[in-house]
Amino acid sequence: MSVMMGSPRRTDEGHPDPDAQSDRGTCEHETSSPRYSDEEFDLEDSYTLRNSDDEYESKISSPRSSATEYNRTDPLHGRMQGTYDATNYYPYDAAEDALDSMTSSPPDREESHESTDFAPSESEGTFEVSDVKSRGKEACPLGDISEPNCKELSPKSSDEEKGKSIQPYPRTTWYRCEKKGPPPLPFLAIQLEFIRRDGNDRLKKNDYDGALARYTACITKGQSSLLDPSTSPTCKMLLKRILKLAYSNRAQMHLSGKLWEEVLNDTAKALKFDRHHIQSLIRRGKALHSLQQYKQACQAFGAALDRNPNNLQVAAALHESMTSHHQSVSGKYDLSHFLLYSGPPPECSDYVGPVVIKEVAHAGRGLFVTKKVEAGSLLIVCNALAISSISSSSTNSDLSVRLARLIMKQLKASKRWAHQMYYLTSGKPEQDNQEIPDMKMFIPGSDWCPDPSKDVSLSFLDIARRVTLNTFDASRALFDGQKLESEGKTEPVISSGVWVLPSFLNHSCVPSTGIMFVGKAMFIRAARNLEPGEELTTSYTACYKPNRRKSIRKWSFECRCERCLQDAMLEPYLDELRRELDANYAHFSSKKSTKSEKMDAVIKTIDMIGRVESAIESLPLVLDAQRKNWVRVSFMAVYSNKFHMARTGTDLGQTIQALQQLAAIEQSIYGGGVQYASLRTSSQLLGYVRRKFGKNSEDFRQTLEQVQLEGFNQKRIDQPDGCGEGGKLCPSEEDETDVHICKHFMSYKIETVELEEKRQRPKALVTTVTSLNTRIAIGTKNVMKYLNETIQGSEETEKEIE
Ligand SMILES: C[S@@+](CC[C@H](N)C(=O)[O-])C[C@H]1O[C@@H](n2cnc3c(N)ncnc32)[C@H](O)[C@@H]1O
Repeated sequence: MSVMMGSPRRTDEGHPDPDAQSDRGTCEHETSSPRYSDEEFDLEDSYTLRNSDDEYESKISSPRSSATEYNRTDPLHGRMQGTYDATNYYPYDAAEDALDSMTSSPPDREESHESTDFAPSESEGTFEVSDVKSRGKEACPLGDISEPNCKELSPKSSDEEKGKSIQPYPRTTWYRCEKKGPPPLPFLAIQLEFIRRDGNDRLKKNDYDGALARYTACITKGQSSLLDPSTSPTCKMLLKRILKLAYSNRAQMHLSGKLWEEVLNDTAKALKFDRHHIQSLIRRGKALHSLQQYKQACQAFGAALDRNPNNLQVAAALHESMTSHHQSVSGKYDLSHFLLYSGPPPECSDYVGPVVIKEVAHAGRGLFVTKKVEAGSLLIVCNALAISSISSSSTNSDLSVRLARLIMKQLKASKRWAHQMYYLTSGKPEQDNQEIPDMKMFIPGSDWCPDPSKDVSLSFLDIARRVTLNTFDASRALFDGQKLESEGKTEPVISSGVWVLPSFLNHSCVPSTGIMFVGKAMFIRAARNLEPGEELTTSYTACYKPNRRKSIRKWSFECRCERCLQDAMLEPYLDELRRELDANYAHFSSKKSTKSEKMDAVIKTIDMIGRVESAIESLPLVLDAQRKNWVRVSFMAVYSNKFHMARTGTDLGQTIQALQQLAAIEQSIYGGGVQYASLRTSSQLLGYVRRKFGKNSEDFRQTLEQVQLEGFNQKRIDQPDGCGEGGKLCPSEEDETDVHICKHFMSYKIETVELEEKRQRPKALVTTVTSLNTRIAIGTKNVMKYLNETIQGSEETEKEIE
């Protein structure tokens, strides 16, 4: 068991480990990031001068398209004189196109002479800035556009004529043109457009601070000028367009920094100027998706898709948000590819089932079920707020600090996360308010609103304290490639993460929930049938450890679960055995490599199991089967050793027996939780037999029948009315995607049944698997559906498996 931090961290089954520390925070593996990279469908090349926003707009907006068309054929001048309203003394389309035609570096003189359409007319004032090139951009202090430094620049701009101070920027020869043409672009608009584009350039070079300063300068000046009655109508029109793009560009910048709420603020403003602005809609959709507001994300992507129905990436994003929305309301996840073929973990949205947070006597607050649930029912899916990995040679406090840092950053992105973190306990009762948080806060897309009167700001220390007490071991949440990816190292790592809602689970040595990970998403299921109002618990430490009660004390509480109470009574009778096992724990739990060590392990294992079994029989209390297994669980290491011995030996019967025994013991603790592992093993077995002997072989048919038969019998026992016709199971419609297999509980043992080793004996393996199935009380509900999917895998899938 890994010991990671100075304070408790949940280990193994995702339970808090008192030796270590758990964390759920922002991290190397940041959570809630969009499922698509910005590059994937960054339709607007924000960095090009004539960006696709503009191009797109010109395509979709018919009035504008026709106006542009018209401009080409009819001299702007004539149009102006003939048809334009006197108040709009400069044609908006033409002005916009003039802005579009700007380039970031000053065009050379000849080019500027070619811009006849937009040449300023003498009557409106020319724009002579021939000297600006020599001054260079750097000389211009951005953000200070009121600097009265422009006298040498363009004395004839209309704004300046009104006595306004104008920043000497841009320094270019844009509109130097002797030909007669339309009136000049308002100088202010040129300035701000230039600043905006400079922001884009900076963003392109990853100079975020510089980009932010430019966008903000552009927005601030633009907004104030919009309100200024002296700003001309043409200028206002142009400013609106510039502001739309500046807000949208700044949103893109915040998107890169994962500041989701900032993205929402900026896109909302951009959309006020143009509610169809496609890039703002997409950026908004991404942020909403990351904030798990899937329904609203669908609306944003849908609106973007309406504008550009051919954009497959937006269509994919919309589909993804729709899937997430469905997951978050139904709790149905299709994990088949991940579980069957060990593919990368799919993104899973949060889901909150029939669960509430309530006060618990002597334990602060805890989670409870609100209705009757069957073992295996999905109760919660929660994505990590943050996960961090660190080399195992580092200290636990290093990991804590890293997590706290990541969380600190994450909290800036969402008020919801900030509130969630606020409600976690810091382990300091005098500092904790122990309020019961509103469950809506954890439900994706709920109408939860932050309470403005509540100050939920947390200092770094506050966060670090919470991290210390509320982290889970995250090693199972990551797949290998992710480990230490930030550092490019492959050495052993320790990983911790913070999952907020699951942090309200209190400890029990006979937990009522089972946890599995699908990537960063933690799935919490009922480990047994639960009645309404029953508390949901998890085990903070590996509950197979002989010294688990000592471990729990590190969390500053005494566990009073039924198993602990039984152990306390049996202590005098089992104490010696337990101490012995405690001393030899490493010996029993590690695989011995040398022959003599192996032999030693065999002798000790056989001896120890004999003593445990006779102690159980001679106890002064009569224990039922489950309670006997609770005793055995404390000695799991020796039973597990027996299984490994049997497996390395040749007698398959022994292996099966040992495996069955393990399953039974473990089931006493985790109930229905083990079903998923057996299901996975069944699937693997069938896959193996299919590949080895062929889909139409007798071996495969028999294997399948045997597995099906066991599943069928089990179903009949559990749910007499649940069988389909003709002796086959018919999973109900709603179970269709409810295909879950635990990679967790039994998996680390059962999955060690290496199919390759048993190449010649698939039927014997079937016996192993089906025996397990019969011993596992519940959980065949989806087996047949799942196996059928496995069997009917396409040719491509089969190749993939090979
Ligand atoms: C991760 S928190 C669990 C949620 C916590 N009860 C709350 O109100 O936020 C862990 C803390 O809960 C309390 N706790 C958990 N399980 C307990 C148990 N079985 N008995 C007493 N206290 C428990 C301990 O104070 C422990 O430090």
